[in-house]
Amino acid sequence: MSDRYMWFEGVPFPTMGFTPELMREAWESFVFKDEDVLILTYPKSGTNWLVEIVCLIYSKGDPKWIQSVPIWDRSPWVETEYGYNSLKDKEGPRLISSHLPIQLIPKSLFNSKAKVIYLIRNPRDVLISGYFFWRTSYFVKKAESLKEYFEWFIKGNVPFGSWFDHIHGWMSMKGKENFLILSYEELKRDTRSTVDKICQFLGRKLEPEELNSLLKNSSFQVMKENKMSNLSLLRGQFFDEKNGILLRKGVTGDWKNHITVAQAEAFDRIFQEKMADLPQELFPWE
Ligand SMILES: Nc1ncnc2c1ncn2[C@@H]1O[C@H](COP(=O)(O)O)[C@@H](OP(=O)(O)O)[C@H]1O
Ligand SMILES: CCc1ccc(OS(=O)(=O)O)cc1
Repeated sequence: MSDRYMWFEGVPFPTMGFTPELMREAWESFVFKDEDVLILTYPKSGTNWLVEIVCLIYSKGDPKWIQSVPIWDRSPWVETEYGYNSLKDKEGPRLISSHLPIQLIPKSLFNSKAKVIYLIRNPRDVLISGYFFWRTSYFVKKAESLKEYFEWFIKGNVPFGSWFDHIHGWMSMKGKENFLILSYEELKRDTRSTVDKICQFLGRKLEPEELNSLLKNSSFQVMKENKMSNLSLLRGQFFDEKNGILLRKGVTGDWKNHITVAQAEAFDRIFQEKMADLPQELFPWE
């Protein structure tokens, strides 16, 4: 159980798996290669779903890889001690994950042609997903109530900092050839077309039966039962024995079941204020 964060450059991080020394080394020295693919998200935006999909694109829909190798080894987190060490000497094209805000991503990214997929999600759903997820972990400060977590989220006093700043930072990459922006909402609404879009971006082609297998094996229910993808292998070490739920509901709009009318109105006001300068079509939720 943790009652604090690990702060680095003014941003709060989990207390396990992250150290300032390692984060500084990754920031200064990690070398992105042109053939790398980076999956970037603010936490709880559907990261693991996207990783599963990209893995299945690389394996042409064959589930052997996703059923035999833990998700954090298939696409390691560059900012964690474990992920950085497994990535830095890895040969060939790499899948890499990160939740880092733009100002902390290894600087070499900006001199490489690595392909970046940035996945966004309705922050109200991100908030609810995070509230239920982090409270089962041993490495994040626990909120006593949703009301308290709501206040922390608005202020950016949650793992990886402010959602609003994360989006603003990364949106400065919008329009670059190697930067694809997707939303959890479009992935949910039309998974097949969104996977096609990802394939095109990555220059990969799937036969219809390979795509069908990808869709089946990355579905909520199949992922929930795949112990290589559902984080259940981390129970006891990083998460509560009984809980540790990554695949909780997997829907859009669950925030409506948890957030009060007053909180929703306050959130709308803050959203308008902070996000007014960005094109509203970036936010495909009601
Ligand atoms: N195959 C899938 N289909 C739909 N949603 C998925 C999914 N796999 C994970 N998710 C959802 O993505 C969220 C976790 O995001 P991340 O991987 O960034 O931590 C969870 O949201 P909920 O908590 O709203 O259910 C989880 O259920
Ligand atoms: C420190 C380990 C850890 C494991 C899983 C996490 O969640 S997520 O994959 O980013 O959603 C975060 C930290």
